[in-house]
Amino acid sequence: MPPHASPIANVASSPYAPKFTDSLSRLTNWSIIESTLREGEQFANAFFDTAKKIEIAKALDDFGVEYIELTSPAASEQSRLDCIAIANLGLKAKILTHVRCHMDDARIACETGVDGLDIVIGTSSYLREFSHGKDMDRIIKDATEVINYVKSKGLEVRFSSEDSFRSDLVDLLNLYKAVDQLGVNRVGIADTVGCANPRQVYDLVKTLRTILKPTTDIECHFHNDTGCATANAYAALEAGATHIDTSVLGIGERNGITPIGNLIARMFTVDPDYVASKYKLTQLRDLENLIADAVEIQVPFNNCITGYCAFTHKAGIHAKAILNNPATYEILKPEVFGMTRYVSIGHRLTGWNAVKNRAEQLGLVLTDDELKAITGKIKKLADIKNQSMEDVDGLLRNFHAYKVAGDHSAIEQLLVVPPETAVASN
Ligand SMILES: CC(=O)SCCNC(=O)CCNC(=O)[C@H](O)C(C)(C)COP(=O)(O)OP(=O)(O)OC[C@H]1O[C@@H](n2cnc3c(N)ncnc32)[C@H](O)[C@@H]1OP(=O)(O)O
Ligand SMILES: O=C(O)CCC(=O)C(=O)O
Ligand SMILES: [Mg+2]
Repeated sequence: MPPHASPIANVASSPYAPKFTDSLSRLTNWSIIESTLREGEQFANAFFDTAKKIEIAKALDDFGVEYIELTSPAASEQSRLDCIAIANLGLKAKILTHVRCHMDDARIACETGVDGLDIVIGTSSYLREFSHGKDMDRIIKDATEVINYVKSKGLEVRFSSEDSFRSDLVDLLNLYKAVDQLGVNRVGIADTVGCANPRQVYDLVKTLRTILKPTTDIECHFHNDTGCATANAYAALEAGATHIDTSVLGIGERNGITPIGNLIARMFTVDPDYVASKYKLTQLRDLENLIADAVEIQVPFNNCITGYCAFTHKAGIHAKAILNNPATYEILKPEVFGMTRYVSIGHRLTGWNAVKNRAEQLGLVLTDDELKAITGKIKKLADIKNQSMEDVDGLLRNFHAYKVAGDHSAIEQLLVVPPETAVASN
């Protein structure tokens, strides 16, 4: 529980957030490609042994993700064996592995038992010049060979351009048209360096949608270098994308990609029933803790949904309204995610309504004027330092006891601010 915070009992249950507009109803046809075991393995701290990978894969599957993407089996012998092990777990989620657009990698990957391959190659001039050195004609030639091979093995195939947002649009569209003709299941666009903004994402996905067969899905992968990974995922879905790459807590290369929890939070506001029907939302916190422990990081204090303060309310104006109806200052319902709401009271931004609620929780009958006087005392004390809930409770209990005893001078004393406090607050 956050310090200076207390659970609120008996707060009226808030309704789900409303669907904002019917025009967004198309946002109920999307899937997660969960890449903690691929992109996430590229996070600086990550090392997952086989047992941990299996534990993570099972947890993701149980949570309900539609796809689990694994590191290329070409990366190392153990990566290959792990791919085979996870592909053979019999999970509900489809298992994919992520490989270069290269026949050597495709051959190894097709023998692992995965359901499909995510093939990628860089298309920006940066990557064409400084990474693989291939021009667009050569990329199309290699892509054709690899895609045909994977399809001949009866596997699902996705083809993606790395660094799509710094690639030439005409080049990109030619490439996507070519791979679409080959019958890929999905094409992918990737904001590999996190440079894209939501409007650019919307425009590119919309454009792509016009040149692809209606049956070809669009997957998107967004890095978070400039803080847009979740907003970009949302814009992509609005524009007609069907699959979003995520990782738990967003772990990945540099500062990572769209966190699964952020995507869930964002999409829950659009259609809570749809999101709740797909994913076991109360397991999100355990999933994040599993990954945080595995890579030795903390869940960020301001994480969507599970952050330390995600459902803590502090300012008096907020506290009063929250007590009347949590929907006033909450777009997400904590209980849906197995989380708890808190109202923080012992600080100088507090208000008498919050104090009154705390007194009621403690079963103390006090008049409004009495509660306002106690609130004044809390504020004076909290001008020096925040008060713990025990401090607040002590004040309320003592006041109440003196009142019951009819000891008015003790009440007066109680409300007096000690001289050293008064001096210090000047
Ligand atoms: C943006 C992304 O996150 S993409 C996914 C990144 N994932 C990975 O890199 C998986 C882990 N990688 C690895 O284990 C290794 O890099 C391997 C096994 C893939 C390749 O290792 P190496 O053969 O030692 O090559 P190295 O890593 O030094 O360089 C990459 C090679 O792939 C080539 N290459 C890079 N991207 C691609 C691509 N998308 N398709 C085909 N070839 C590519 C490069 O030209 C270079 O080839 P070279 O050996 O002729 O120089
Ligand atoms: O395969 C993809 O679409 C994305 C690859 C990747 O991790 C990236 O470009 O950042
Ligand atoms: Mg990436």
